[in-house]
Amino acid sequence: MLSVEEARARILGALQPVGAETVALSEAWNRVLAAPVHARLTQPPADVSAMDGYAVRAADAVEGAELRLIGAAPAGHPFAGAVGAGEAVRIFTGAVVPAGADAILLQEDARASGDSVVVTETVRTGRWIRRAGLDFREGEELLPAGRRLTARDIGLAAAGNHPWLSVHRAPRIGILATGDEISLPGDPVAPGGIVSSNAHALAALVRSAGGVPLVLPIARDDVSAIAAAARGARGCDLLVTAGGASVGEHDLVQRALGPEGFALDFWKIAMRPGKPLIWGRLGDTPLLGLPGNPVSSLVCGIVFLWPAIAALGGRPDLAAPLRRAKLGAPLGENDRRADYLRATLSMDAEGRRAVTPFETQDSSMLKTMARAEALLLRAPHAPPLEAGSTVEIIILADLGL
Ligand SMILES: Nc1nc2c(c(=O)[nH]1)N[C@H]1C(S)=C(S)[C@@H](COP(=O)(O)OP(=O)(O)OC[C@H]3O[C@@H](n4cnc5c(N)ncnc54)[C@H](O)[C@@H]3O)O[C@H]1N2
Ligand code: MOO
Repeated sequence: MLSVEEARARILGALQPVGAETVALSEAWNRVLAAPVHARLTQPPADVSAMDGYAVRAADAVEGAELRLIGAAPAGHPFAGAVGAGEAVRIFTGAVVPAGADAILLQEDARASGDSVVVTETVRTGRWIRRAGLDFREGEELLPAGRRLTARDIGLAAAGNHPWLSVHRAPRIGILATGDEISLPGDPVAPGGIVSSNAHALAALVRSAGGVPLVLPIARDDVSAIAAAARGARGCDLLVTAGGASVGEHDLVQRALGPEGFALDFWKIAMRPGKPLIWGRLGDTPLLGLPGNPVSSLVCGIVFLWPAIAALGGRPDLAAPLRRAKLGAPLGENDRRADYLRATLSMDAEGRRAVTPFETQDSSMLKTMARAEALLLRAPHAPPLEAGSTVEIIILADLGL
């Protein structure tokens, strides 16, 4: 059985980012930049005032001095002349500082009447002037390729004079649930049947990773039904199957897809939940076969599918960040499979993050998955741990899950 790390490296190593498309700024939020964004202008383009007041020569603007008002410079309407000795120009926030001026006298620090401005507070050279290029300069890289665009980034790209951005197309992820026993939520449930939760949960996970889920109709436990469904999904950037991954004679994914040209890379990893994970290629389409147990499919979704979608979407090397927490309850020795335990988070008496696993970790139990705030990671053969030990966790909210 492969280790989690090796399995993830093999998956990510086989994926190339999807192509780019150009979108308007209004459509760019949360998309991933396919090319860096460079400033198309210098911001501010010239020295500008940071306040409403008077553009002056600091040497003249000492307390008690009277200056002569020679004009005005509202934002967007630069003053054409220059400020000479003993002169002032009315100026507003964002307006270009006129030639000759080297400071702004705040209007609260002046008494104005007609064309006379009396200084009531001495001004320092350079005061309240934003220098040209204070924010950025033309040609400077504002945002790197591979960045998922935040609201702040979109503001910066707009300020850099970009109406359009080149972003990666959202990866299309086909999701194929298999099984005779599963029915869609709301449909009648056959005796011994179970409602399909995997495809729905995985579709939401795909969205949280920036992909577009294409949920295929449920395929019966029948070689030709699975093969037909998979054929229909070849246009996807990645096909995910859920169920039919294990060793039972009804676990048909590999058997159904072999004749369709499926080339297996690996099957089975040293992980709990999620041992019977399948990875390979169906023609040109990478295929990730997740186990059918609902928690197994979601945990493998978090550990493998999430970073795979990120990589397809132009963000390689983006697995869930590992964080640390104090163990809220003792743990026994682990066996040879890496364990991902559903757990809750709290603060201990010293204000440190504490993590406590649920007592029962059966991989069919979705309620504990929904209530979990973290996955507690245990390496293969990890020794027993006392409460209070430091452990590594994945915080599910970090992934928007
Ligand atoms: N003899 C062995 N049996 C099993 C092994 C093994 O190594 N030897 N592995 C176990 C492990 S671990 C897992 S995980 C499961 C995975 O099996 P499959 O991927 O083949 O999944 P199924 O058998 O199709 O289903 C398992 C379970 O999950 C339910 N299921 C399936 N699809 C859905 C769905 N879309 N929504 C909700 N629930 C679903 C299904 O009804 C089963 O209860 O195999 C173990 N067995
Ligand atoms: O890996 Mo299975 O996921 O232990 O239930």
